[in-house]
Amino acid sequence: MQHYPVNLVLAGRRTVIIGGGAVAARKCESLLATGSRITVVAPCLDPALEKLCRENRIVHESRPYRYGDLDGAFLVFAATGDAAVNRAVAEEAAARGILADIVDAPECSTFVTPATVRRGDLLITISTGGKSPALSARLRAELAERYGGEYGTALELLGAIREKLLTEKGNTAYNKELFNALLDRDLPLLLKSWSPSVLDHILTDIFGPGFTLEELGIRERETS
Ligand SMILES: C[C@@]1(CC(=O)O)c2cc3[nH]c(cc4nc(cc5[nH]c(cc(n2)[C@H]1CCC(=O)O)[C@@](C)(CC(=O)O)[C@@H]5CCC(=O)O)C(CC(=O)O)=C4CCC(=O)O)c(CCC(=O)O)c3CC(=O)O
Ligand SMILES: NC(=O)C1=CN([C@@H]2O[C@H](COP(=O)(O)OP(=O)(O)OC[C@H]3O[C@@H](n4cnc5c(N)ncnc54)[C@H](O)[C@@H]3O)[C@@H](O)[C@H]2O)C=CC1
Repeated sequence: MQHYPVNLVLAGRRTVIIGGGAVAARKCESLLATGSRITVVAPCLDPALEKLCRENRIVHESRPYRYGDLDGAFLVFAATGDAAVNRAVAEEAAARGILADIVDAPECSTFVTPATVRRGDLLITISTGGKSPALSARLRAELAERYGGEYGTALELLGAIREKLLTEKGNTAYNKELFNALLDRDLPLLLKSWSPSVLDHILTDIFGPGFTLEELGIRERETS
């Protein structure tokens, strides 16, 4: 069975994680950046989740799961070590029409979590259709080596140029040629070596005056 990839907008929406072990902690870590309101229901918490709880970044219900815990949830993870509890969570999620990742039972899930590499707003995801999470993790490590922080800066820069062009000119067919001209110069590599005068020369050459790094609000710290 093939999965359909989507990128969910979770800001302000409620995610409920049933279970508070190492797997729950891993899911929680990548959820935090989305601005989702996270509740963890578990009698016991992994140290990483304890810390998040102390920092008030997640809400913890310190007890076993009970029917009704998914009330108001947009997304659910069943991550206890108890298969029967995870199945019960799957049933409640199905009854309420909530997307659910049942971490020990992909066949009962309505989504699965990919491995991810994030560089600012750049998001690279890897999935194996549940066949081999170990392969997903391996590919994630390889891609993380290949695509460093300079890709996040490149995206910041491209986004800033695009916003300025669309606001000021609005001719998208022409813009495509300009963006490709910049990408042909290996923009991420140029940003990695960070020579503002070289970059400004290339940018103004392609896009005209008003497109220097400073005018676009791009600073070096974003490369790391
Ligand atoms: C279906 C899915 C559901 C879901 O969790 O969403 C699922 C299910 C299961 N995982 C199991 C085992 C492992 N999972 C990992 C690691 C990760 N698992 C992740 C996702 C997924 N795991 C979804 C499919 C993703 C895909 O399609 O590839 C990653 C990518 C993302 C994340 O979790 O954030 C994250 C890597 C993060 C990173 O490093 O980048 C490791 C490796 C490790 O721990 O180092 C192992 C041991 C090695 C192995 O088994 O491969 C087991 C057996 C449990 C048991 O034996 O008891 C099940 C249950 C089953 O398969 O039935
Ligand atoms: N999808 C994935 O990526 C992976 C999935 N797994 C599976 O995930 C499950 C959890 O793994 P770990 O986090 O390592 O386990 P763990 O044993 O570290 O944590 C289990 C957590 O569930 C809580 N819990 C137990 N009964 C509960 C209940 N009735 N209600 C609420 N919480 C309850 C415990 O307090 C604990 O916090 C296992 O079933 C394992 O087979 C394991 C590795 C990877």
